[in-house]
Amino acid sequence: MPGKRTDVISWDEFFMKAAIAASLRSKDPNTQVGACIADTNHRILSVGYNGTPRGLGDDEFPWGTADDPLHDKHNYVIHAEANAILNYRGSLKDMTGATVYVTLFPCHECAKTLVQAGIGEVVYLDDKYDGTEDNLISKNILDRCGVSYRQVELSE
Ligand SMILES: O=c1[nH]c(=O)n([C@H]2C[C@H](O)[C@@H](COP(=O)(O)O)O2)cc1CO
Ligand SMILES: [Zn+2]
Repeated sequence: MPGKRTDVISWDEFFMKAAIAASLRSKDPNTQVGACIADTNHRILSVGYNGTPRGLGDDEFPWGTADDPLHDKHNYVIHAEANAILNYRGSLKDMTGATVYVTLFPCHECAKTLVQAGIGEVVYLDDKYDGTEDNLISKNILDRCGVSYRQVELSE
C-alpha cells in the first residue's frame, strides 16, 4: 500500500489561491483584489473581486482616477470583500466566525462590513496601503471589534 501524499497545500494556501483566482477576473488596471470566505469547517462560502455594479458594464467603464469624483473609479467600484458577502447565497448566521482571505488588506469601509457580517478573522496577502489613513482606520476598526488579522506568504 502506498503511503498518503504529504505535500498537499495547506488550507491557508488553498483559500488564498481561490481569492487570487477571483482577483484574476478584475478589470481594474491598477489593483486587482480577490476575496474568499471560508467557514470554520473549511468550506468556501463565497468569493468576490473588485468590479462595477451590475448594469454598469466593466468593459465600457472608464477605469481611471480623477480629481472630479464623478469620474473617479473609486466611487463606482464594489470592493472584493463586499462582493464576496453579497454573492453569498446562504444564511448570514453561517458566516459567524468565518475567515475572509483577501489578496489586499481591506479598506475601512470593508472592515466595517466584514465585522457586521460576523467575520472573525482576516487573512491577507498584500498590505500595499499599510500606514495610510484609511488603512489605520481599518486596523483600528478590526482591533476594536475583535476581528483578528494575519498575513500569509505563499510558497510559490
Ligand atoms: O479593500 C479593498 N478592496 C478592494 O476591492 N479594493 C479595490 C478598489 C479599487 O478597484 C482598487 C484600488 O485601486 P487603486 O489601488 O488604484 O486605488 O482595489 C481596494 C481595497 C483597499 O484598498
Ligand atoms: Zn474595501
